[in-house]
Amino acid sequence: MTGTPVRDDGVAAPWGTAEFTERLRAVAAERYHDRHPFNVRMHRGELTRGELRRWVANRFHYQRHIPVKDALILAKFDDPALRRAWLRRIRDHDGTAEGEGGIERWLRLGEATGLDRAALWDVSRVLPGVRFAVEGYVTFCRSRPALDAVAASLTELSAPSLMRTRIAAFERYYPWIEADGLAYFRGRIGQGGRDGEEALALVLAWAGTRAEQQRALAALTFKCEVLWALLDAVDQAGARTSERPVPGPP
Ligand SMILES: O=C(O)c1cc(C(=O)O)c2c(n1)C(=O)C(=O)c1cc(C(=O)O)[nH]c1-2
Repeated sequence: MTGTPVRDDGVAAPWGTAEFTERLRAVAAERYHDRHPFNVRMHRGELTRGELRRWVANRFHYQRHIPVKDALILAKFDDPALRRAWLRRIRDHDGTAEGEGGIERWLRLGEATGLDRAALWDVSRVLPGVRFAVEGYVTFCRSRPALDAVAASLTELSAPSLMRTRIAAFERYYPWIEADGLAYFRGRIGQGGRDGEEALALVLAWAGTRAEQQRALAALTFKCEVLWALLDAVDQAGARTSERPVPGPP
């Protein structure tokens, strides 16, 4: 990457598109939660059934809030074409009818691990650290300008590769989870890749100054921290004696 050219007025000039893209992709790759110890253990086949169930149950809290934060982002857009495009994300999660969509598929994943739907919808079972992380993300998207909120979604640039690793790990190490339960992850390979590239094009178009580019990088860093903090909470819950176990068969 090149140095920092400074204009006559002392303000740093914006990075060119290639360099800014490279910086965004570097944050999305280097700070992504695929490197979190809990994910590393998941991918090595080292999680117990109880740990996997805990992850599925707590991650549902994130899943159910994704369309909420996307609705908050959509409300910032002036342009009908942009709203139409973003609306697709909400449909991906909520479906267009009962029994469809990503949330439904995650509930089926829960069932495949032995968790019933009522347990997943019960917020009182969600770990406090997970609630704080998810609330942090939703509040960020509600209160920040569209550029920041869309930039925060750029973690999805790294999601398809993680989905492939996860599917392979589940098939190999956790065969007690029915293959149908993995439908959510299979669907996200295409959706995540498309959403990530779409968001990247918007961020590149909107971040016209160095300060805006830096805000986008900070938003993406924040989102990586949200995902990391969520997994910290899930990972450390097992070490706490006060943990309420996620109910389900042994
Ligand atoms: O399982 C994962 O590791 C993972 C990560 C991410 C992500 O990178 O933010 C998302 C998802 N899954 C996901 O399923 C999803 O729908 C999603 C939406 C968003 C977003 O910020 O708009 N990220 C993610």
